[in-house]
Amino acid sequence: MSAATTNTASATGTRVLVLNSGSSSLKYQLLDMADGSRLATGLVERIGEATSRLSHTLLASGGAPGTSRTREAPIADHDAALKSVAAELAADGMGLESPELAATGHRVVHGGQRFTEPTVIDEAVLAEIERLVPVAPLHNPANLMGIRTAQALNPRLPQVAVFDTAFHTTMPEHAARYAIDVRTADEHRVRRYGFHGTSHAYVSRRTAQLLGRDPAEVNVIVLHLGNGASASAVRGGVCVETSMGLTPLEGLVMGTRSGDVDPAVIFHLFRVAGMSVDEIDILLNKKSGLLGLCGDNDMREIRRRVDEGDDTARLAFDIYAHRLKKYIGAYYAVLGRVDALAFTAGVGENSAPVREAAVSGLDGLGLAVDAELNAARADTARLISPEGARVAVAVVPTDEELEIARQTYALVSPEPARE
Ligand SMILES: Nc1ncnc2c1ncn2[C@@H]1O[C@H](COP(=O)(O)OP(=O)(O)O)[C@@H](O)[C@H]1O
Ligand SMILES: CC(=O)OP(=O)(O)O
Ligand SMILES: [Mg+2]
Repeated sequence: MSAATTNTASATGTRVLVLNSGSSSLKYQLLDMADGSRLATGLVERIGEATSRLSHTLLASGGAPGTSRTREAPIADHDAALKSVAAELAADGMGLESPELAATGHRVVHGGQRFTEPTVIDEAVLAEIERLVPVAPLHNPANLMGIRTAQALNPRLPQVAVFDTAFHTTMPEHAARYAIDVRTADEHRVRRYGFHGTSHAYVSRRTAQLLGRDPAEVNVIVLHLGNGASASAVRGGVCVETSMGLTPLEGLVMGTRSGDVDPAVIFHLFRVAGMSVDEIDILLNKKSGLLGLCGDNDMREIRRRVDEGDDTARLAFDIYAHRLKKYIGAYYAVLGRVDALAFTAGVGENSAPVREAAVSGLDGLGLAVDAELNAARADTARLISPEGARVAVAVVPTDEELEIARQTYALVSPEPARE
C-alpha cells in the first residue's frame, strides 16, 4: 500500500494516535498535528498480570493536565489493552472511528536492515516485522498485536510503523558488524542494529537547535538513559555508532539489563552453573543491571540509598557511571570532534548526580558540567556546561511520541506537519 493510496482513506483528519507497545505495557498519546497539541495520553501497565492498570488522561487545551481516570482490572494481552484504550478514547468522543483521526503511528522496535524510513503498514510489512520476532522477542510480538488490533478496530485507518532501528541503518559496516564468521552472521542476520533511534534522532536535532546551529554541521554524543539505555554518536545528523546491538541488551548498564558482558559468561553459566539458555536470557535481560547489582532499578531510589551511605547502592551507581564514561570516551574517539554531549530520557533528564559522575575527570576532553546549572530543574532543553566550554553539555528532554506522530502524519497527509 502506498502513502498516496492511504491518503484517500485518511479523510481530512489531523489527529494521530501514537502507540508504544512495550513487553508488558502500552503507552499512548493522541496528538493534533494541526498545531502539535496533545489531546490525551495514557498507559496500560502490567499487561498479562492480575494487577493490570489503565491510566487515561484527557488533556485540557495547551496540553495542561485535565481529567484522569484509572481502572484496575486484569488485562490479558496487548489486544485487550488496546481495546480498553479505544473505549476510553471513545468515551471522550475521540475513538478510533473518529473522522478527525488521520492515522495511527506505531513504535516498532526492530525493523532489521530493510526499514530505513517510517512505513505505511500492509501485509508485506507485517510479515517482515513477524520475521524479526526472533531478534526482538520481547518487543516485536507486542508491536504486532497492537497493529493488528488497531486494524481490526478501524480497517480504513492508515497504520504507520516508525522503527527504533531506522536511524541507525546509516552506521558504517565497520561499526555494524561483529567480528564473527561472516557466513554465519549473514545467514542469521547477526549484526548490530541499535535501538531508541527515534529518540536519538530527535535529541541530536534538538541539541543542534539549542546551539543555534545546523544539525548537518554538528557532532553530538547522545545518552538516552531510561529503563533501557543507549548511547549514540551522531555526525552531522547521521548516526555512525550506537551501543545497542542485535538486541537491546548490549552496551550501557540499564535498569534490569546487564549491557556489555564477555559472551563467555553465557557459556560459563550454561556449563558450570547448569543454567538453561532461557534462564540466562532472563538473568541478563530482567534480573541484571541496576536491579541485579543492588535490588533497585529506579535511579531515584538508588540515589536515596547512596545518600544514606548504602555501599551496595553506591557500587551499583559507580558501575553505571563508569560504563557511561567509557562510552563517552569511545564515541569521542569515533567522532574525532565533539560539539555536544546530550543527556535524555528519565535518568538523563532528571539525575544531576548521574550527569556529574559521567563527565567527571573528562576536563581534558573539554567536557565538564557547571554544578549550579546541572542541579537546576527544568523540563526544557538547556545547557549545563560552564560558560565557554569546548564541548557543550546539554539536557534535552526526548519526545518520541511527538516525533512518531510527525513522521506518521508526514506520510499520510498532504499537509506538512508544523514543527
Ligand atoms: N527524578 C528522577 N531522578 C532520577 N531518576 C529518575 C527520575 N525520574 C525518573 N527517573 C528514572 O527514569 C527511569 C524511567 O525512564 P523513562 O525514560 O521513562 O523509561 P522508559 O521510557 O524506558 O520506560 C526510571 O526507572 C527512573 O530510574
Ligand atoms: C529498545 C528498548 O530498550 O526499549 P525500552 O527502553 O523502551 O525498553
Ligand atoms: Mg522511553
